[in-house]
Amino acid sequence: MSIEIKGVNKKFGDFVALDDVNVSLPTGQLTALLGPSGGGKSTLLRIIAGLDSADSGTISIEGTNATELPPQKRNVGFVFQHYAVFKHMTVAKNVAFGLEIRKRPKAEVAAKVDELLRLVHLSQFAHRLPSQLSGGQRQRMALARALAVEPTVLLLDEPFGALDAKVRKELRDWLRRLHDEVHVTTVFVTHDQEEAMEVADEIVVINEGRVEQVGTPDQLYDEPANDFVMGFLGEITTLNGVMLRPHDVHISLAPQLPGAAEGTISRLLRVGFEVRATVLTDDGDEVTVVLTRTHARQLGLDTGVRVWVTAASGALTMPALSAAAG
Ligand SMILES: Nc1ncnc2c1ncn2[C@@H]1O[C@H](COP(=O)(O)OP(=O)(O)OP(=O)(O)O)[C@@H](O)[C@H]1O
Repeated sequence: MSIEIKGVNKKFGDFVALDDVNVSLPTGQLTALLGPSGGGKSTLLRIIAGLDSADSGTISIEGTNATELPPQKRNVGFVFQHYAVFKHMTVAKNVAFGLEIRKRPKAEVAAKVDELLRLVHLSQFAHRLPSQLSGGQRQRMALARALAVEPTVLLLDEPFGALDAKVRKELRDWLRRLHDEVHVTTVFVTHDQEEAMEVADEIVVINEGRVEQVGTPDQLYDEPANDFVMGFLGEITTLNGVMLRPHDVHISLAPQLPGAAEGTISRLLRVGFEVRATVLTDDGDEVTVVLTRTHARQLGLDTGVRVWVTAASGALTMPALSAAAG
């Protein structure tokens, strides 16, 4: 295991930011810390980095107990949302910085900087200043700079958070490819479930200072440990006292399946190849149903049409005990 987090607790005054966190992250893996704002993700990342200390518990990195080590002795690289760059230095100089303060030979530094700039697709911008780069290019420079010193662990706190949706998506694909090339153990914080699902090998879901579940994107989506995870990792709707995913609702024009609830379509929305129908059942449930356009057309769905809805066979369901999150 590359990073072992054992029994970590952290309070700010009376406020419990982390509550007995235990997680093991394998070497070479890309892990997302995912959860709602204020859940404790950044606090955990800062504790792994050594920028903050836990009240109790231990952190070990590649078998070394790092709990008491200062950040510079942990061999971790960081990138934050608003990355501090040296504004007066070129892109190449920014990337070289960590190597130069370690007094590596000039030729070695030059070769390493070339290699890294190629990796992050910034070779042609080597001699520009950071202010002459786009936001996405600056974050790629930040990653190159963090990778320069060959960290054991790379820690990214919402690295693409400040960028617009399109650039975010490009960088996300790019981060995945970069990781497939360099395989450095990487932990990144995000509150965006789609980002975590697309990029991460494994996701740690953190809410109110606690780890709710650890698993691959598929495991979390298909076998959520509880209603919080189910609601946070995908859309849910409630029908006959159970939570389920809108694409798992079976809809028909006659009572085909036992226990189906009768209702009326109150709204129909076409989004690309999907149709989203809102069904108001006679019992007063408002149920969201997602189906393909073709299927909706075959059934002749429209507002005002009477329908029967129930969980499709094989649907993932969970008792709707508490208010759903997400
Ligand atoms: N230095 C601090 N002093 C007091 N409270 C803090 C401090 N740092 C964090 N907190 C509180 O701890 C909780 C967890 O914060 P943290 O930044 O870890 O959450 P997060 O999951 O990363 O959320 P976000 O996505 O909004 O950054 C928050 O309620 C925050 O207000």
